Amino acid sequence: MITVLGAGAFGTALAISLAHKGPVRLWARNAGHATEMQKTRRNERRLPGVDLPENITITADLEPVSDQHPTLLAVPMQRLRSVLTDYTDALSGGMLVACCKGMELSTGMGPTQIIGAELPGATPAILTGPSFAADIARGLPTALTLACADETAGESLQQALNTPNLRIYRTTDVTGAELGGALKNVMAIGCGAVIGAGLGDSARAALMTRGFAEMARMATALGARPETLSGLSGFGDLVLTCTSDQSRNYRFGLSLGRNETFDSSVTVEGAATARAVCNRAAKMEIDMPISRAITALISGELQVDQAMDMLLSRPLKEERC
Ligand SMILES: NC(=O)C1=CN([C@@H]2O[C@H](COP(=O)(O)OP(=O)(O)OC[C@H]3O[C@@H](n4cnc5c(N)ncnc54)[C@H](OP(=O)(O)O)[C@@H]3O)[C@@H](O)[C@H]2O)C=CC1
Ligand SMILES: O=C(CO)COP(=O)(O)O
Repeated sequence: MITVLGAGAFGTALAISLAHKGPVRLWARNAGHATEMQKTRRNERRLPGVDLPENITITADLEPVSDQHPTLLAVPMQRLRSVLTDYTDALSGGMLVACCKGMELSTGMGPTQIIGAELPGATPAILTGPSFAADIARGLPTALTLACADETAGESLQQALNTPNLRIYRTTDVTGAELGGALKNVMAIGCGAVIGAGLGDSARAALMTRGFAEMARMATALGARPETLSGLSGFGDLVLTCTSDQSRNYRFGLSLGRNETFDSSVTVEGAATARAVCNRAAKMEIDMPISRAITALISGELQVDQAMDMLLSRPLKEERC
């Protein structure tokens, strides 16, 4: 049976879609939350208004996962390592598919690197790409990328995770898929700030395009294939997240641009990842001015107009990545 760890918006949506093919186990860390979902057959806390199919078993106890079926890790990026260390016995040896987007702040590592470091016996993979949980849960058509360095395991995960409304593409370029998903959230915060501050759609298009160049610059420096960045996990997710009010990263950016407060309990992966990206870029001597400006905006070191001045006053250059 497929197990989904994390009864947040994304984990619940994936469980609902996968339940069209067979039984799914959905694990919530909080026993009260699990009981509530068992009784109501809904997850009103994280994904309101959607019924949970009968073949989803909800639990707060994690039994050892199967090494034949995928286990999806749908928890926030900065919590992934602690989930792996807390449940090492249950997870070791599993086919572990990270469903989080980001870079670990303390190490600069991506999800599959963390899985490899903490659970060397597991098969790590990542599921990423343009997809809002609410869309998946409503059965709307969505396409995602499954990245796994082990080609055979990747093929089997692709088959297992493809559903009637979730079309899964496959790649072995884990670095490219991970970095696309991590970096697009940083750019989405910037785009939200641009729109929130009233700087207009043209400015947003410029930020998305030059932001994409920056994403590709970092990813290729770390060994990613350029075509992966142009695919669902990079370009596709950048477009979705930088242009939709459904995105929490974008909405967080809107609040920065408008000088409004933002609910700190909402998961905004791009905030910590922006800092991690800047740290890593500085160490590798990769020029990432847009990421630096967005990071300064998030920390309050710069206001939107100052960040824009900083970017617009840079020396003129040829257009390339
Ligand atoms: N929502 C979306 O549309 C999409 C999200 N993603 C990615 O999925 C990942 C999860 O996001 P999402 O589900 O939306 O976030 P949510 O905020 O909806 O849920 C986060 C989940 O993680 C659980 N959690 C938090 N900390 C821990 C911990 N220390 N140990 C175990 N579980 C923990 C939460 O438990 P509790 O409820 O008890 O706090 C909750 O179930 C993110 O990386 C995001 O980028 C990817 C694509 C789409
Ligand atoms: O990753 C996502 C869409 O692909 C979800 O975006 P947010 O985390 O910004 O809501």
